[in-house]
This record gives sequence, structure tokens and C-alpha cells, in this order.
Amino acid sequence: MPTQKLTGKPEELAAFIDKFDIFLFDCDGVLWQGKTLLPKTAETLAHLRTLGKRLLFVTNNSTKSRATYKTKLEELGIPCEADEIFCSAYSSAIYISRVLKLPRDKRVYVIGEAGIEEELAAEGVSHFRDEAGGIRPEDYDNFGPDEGVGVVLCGLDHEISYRKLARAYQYLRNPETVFLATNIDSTFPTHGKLFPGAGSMSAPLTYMTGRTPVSLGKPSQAMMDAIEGVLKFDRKRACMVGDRLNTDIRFGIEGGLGGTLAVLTGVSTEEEILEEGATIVPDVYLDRLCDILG
Ligand SMILES: O=C(O)[C@H](O)[C@H](O)COP(=O)(O)O
Ligand SMILES: [Mg+2]
Repeated sequence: MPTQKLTGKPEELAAFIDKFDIFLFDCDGVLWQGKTLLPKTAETLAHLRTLGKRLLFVTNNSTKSRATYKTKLEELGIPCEADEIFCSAYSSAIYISRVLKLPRDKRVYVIGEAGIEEELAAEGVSHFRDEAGGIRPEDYDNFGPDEGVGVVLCGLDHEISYRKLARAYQYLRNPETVFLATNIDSTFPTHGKLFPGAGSMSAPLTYMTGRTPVSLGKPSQAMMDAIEGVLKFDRKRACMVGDRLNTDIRFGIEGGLGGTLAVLTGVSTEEEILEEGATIVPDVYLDRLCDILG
């Protein structure tokens, strides 16, 4: 079924919205860029709530925990409940503690930020991060495989470093050490541009080790499992709204959701959506989320 751009006709927009009871919103590139809300985001979400729609916020950004995202949303004028928010730090922590069932005497080495640490702590998973700074002479002797490190978990890290990668590489030389990524987005949309994404933090480790991490963010259905561990919903009455074809839209399609809506305020472009032979195609798309208001 070819994709189509939703026109601004009120009856068409209303008919689209009426098909769904719940909207799963990606965040970076859909609701905001960095700390800046995209146009009329709060009004759009408030309007959907007045129509009785349920909203979920489903982000691959692992730098913040669910609790911190709740604060960010509220500070940006978007009221929400903690159990409406799902992030890749949470889906990763759930996977490690409840699927992998990492033994309690093992630790997780984290390349990433506070969100990952907070969600691992909430699941009672011991973990550690390297301090910032460059590699030191003694590190060349000290860094090596460590049986106590059961997992290397890699996410978006604005202080990525040679030292952090060197430590992770040594751990991953032990095939028993599990290699996980919160997500593998190649780029991160912020300030109207693209910057290195979480996937570009773990890619050097793949290059060094030949090992590909299991990713727990969209499009992985581990994220859907994490959501359904908190709440059940009729997938056929759910719509995934995203800015990235190979994460958000693929997640919605492979999750069997009733619909997918792409917006052009983040990573993917109209050319990519309309490309002949495109393998990931949203049902519909808009320039901006707020255009759904007509
Ligand atoms: O690099 C990343 O981690 C991603 O670009 C970013 O965090 C995506 O967040 P989302 O669009 O899923 O809210
Ligand atoms: Mg996004």
C-alpha cells in the first residue's frame, strides 16, 4: 500500500484520528528537538487527550530515565503519567534483569548517561561507568577481560572516549560477556541538525570485535514487551508516530500496530519515504505533528 501525505481536510484528519484509541509518540524529532518543543506539540497532544485518546511516549533516547522524562515533559507543558513513558534505558534494564536474568554477582559496564544507571538501579542490577577523561598509562596494563562483567551496555554518551571504548573492548574480548545496545540510531536530531547517535557509540566496538550488539530500542520488539509489561492495549487500535523510518515506523509495522504516521521534523525525509522500492513505508505522513490538527 503506497504511503500518502495527509491533506489538511478536517474530515480526513478526523477520520484518521478516529481509527485509533492510542497513539505511541516517538520523542526526539517528533515532539521536540533537544530542549525545544516543535510547533504546537503541547496543543496537539492536549487535543488528542480531549478526544479521549491514550498517549504513550516511546523514546530510544537512553540519556534520561522514565522519571526524568516525566519531569521534562511536564516542564515543557505536557502533563503525563510515569506509566505513559517508555525509554530505551528502561527496556534495556527490563531485558537484563527479567529476560537475561543477569546473575546478581555480575555487573553491567555502561557506556551512556544517567538514564541507564537510574533504570538499572531501579531493577537492582549492579553497574558501573568509567569516569570521564583520557586513557592513562596505567590503563594499558589494568584494562583487560573481567569475568565479573556480565554485560557491556552501550547507549548515547555525550562524553564518549577512547578510554571508555578501550575498557569495553577488553571486556568484550570475553565471549561470555553479553554485548547490548540501548538502541542503534546512527544519528541524533537536535538543534535542526543531525549529530552522532547511540549507534555511533557502539559501532566502533562492533568494528573492533566483530560482535553486533542486541539492541533493546525500537525497532526491537523488546520495547513493545516492556510496554506490554506495564499496560495492555489493542495493537490494531494503536498508531505509532515517528520521525525515523528504520526505528519508529519499522517498530510500528513489525509490532502489528493499526497504523504508522511519519513526520518530517526529525531524521527521515520525504524523499526517503517516497523512494521507489522503499522497504519501510509509513501508512501516512505529515510535515509536522501539529498538522494533524488541520
Ligand atoms: O542517538 C539516539 O539515541 C537517538 O537519536 C535518539 O535518542 C532517538 O530518540 P527518539 O527519536 O527515539 O525519541
Ligand atoms: Mg525520533
